[in-house]
Amino acid sequence: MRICFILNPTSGTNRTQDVPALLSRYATAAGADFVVWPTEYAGHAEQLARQAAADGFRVVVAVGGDGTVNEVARGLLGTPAALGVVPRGSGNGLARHLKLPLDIAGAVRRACAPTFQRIDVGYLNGRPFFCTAGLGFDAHVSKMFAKAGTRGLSTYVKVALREYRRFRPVPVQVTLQGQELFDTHCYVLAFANAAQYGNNAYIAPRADIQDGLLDVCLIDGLSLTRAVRVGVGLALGTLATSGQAVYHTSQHILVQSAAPLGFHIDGDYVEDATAFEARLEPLALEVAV
Ligand SMILES: Nc1ncnc2c1ncn2[C@@H]1O[C@H](COP(=O)(O)OP(=O)(O)OP(=O)(O)O)[C@@H](O)[C@H]1O
Repeated sequence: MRICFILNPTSGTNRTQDVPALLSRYATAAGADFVVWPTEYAGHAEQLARQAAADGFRVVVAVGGDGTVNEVARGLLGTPAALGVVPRGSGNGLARHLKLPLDIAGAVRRACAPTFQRIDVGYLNGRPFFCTAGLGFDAHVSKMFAKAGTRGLSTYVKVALREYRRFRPVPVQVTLQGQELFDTHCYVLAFANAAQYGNNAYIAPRADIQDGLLDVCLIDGLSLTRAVRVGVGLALGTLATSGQAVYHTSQHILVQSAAPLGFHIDGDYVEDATAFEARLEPLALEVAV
């Protein structure tokens, strides 16, 4: 079995590690037939992944955070190669959901001797996501986080607290499965394929990545008390039973908003829009876990 590691050299906070050397050491020890391809620019991982699949690599491993995982997975859609993950980001939502080892040695060993499964793939406004996507405050924070200059959890928390004082909910009309229509306000509207954003922040604790459905989580406003309760719910995995968020499951969701709202794909801000379509393709990606 041939394995291609696609490495984002800019991901992760530990810059002192020689990641290519570590990948080589652990993959050689596991007896793997492998190559390591570093990315040269944002978006490159998708191209490299497609190339690797065309070259016949059975497993193509994203070495990076959820942004790199999204790019590699996107490149593998419709190919016979399976996605592996060596998590190097700060959130690592998909790796955590799939219960992959979070350390390089363990993750490389797993990638070299995996079992294979298929997972669902979500799309928001035509863009594939594997973990979560959404509109509102979380997307707005991703946008501001990208501009922050530094990364990591502490910057994220700082940005989220600052933007909490500024962000206001927007009126939206939501249609589920072409029929159930309701008017509400969007503070956060999350579409969850996996249960968490990353960092064990469980936005949709009951989400099943193989059930053919997106879990839709709606938070229509966020007073200070409610923000604290939502924060606790995210951390403890109890948001779904806390009464602070409303949940639905659906394969197809349309949203019309009264004003432009930002949306994110796997934690990366994309753009603002007023019309949204979220849908799910069941079991559209093979993963090596
Ligand atoms: N060689 C490169 N140079 C610059 N940017 C890159 C390169 N390779 C990939 N990228 C971009 O870096 C972005 C961030 O990568 P990724 O999410 O993997 O790491 P991270 O930001 O450290 O992780 P996390 O999002 O979990 O904090 C990706 O969206 C990707 O497009």
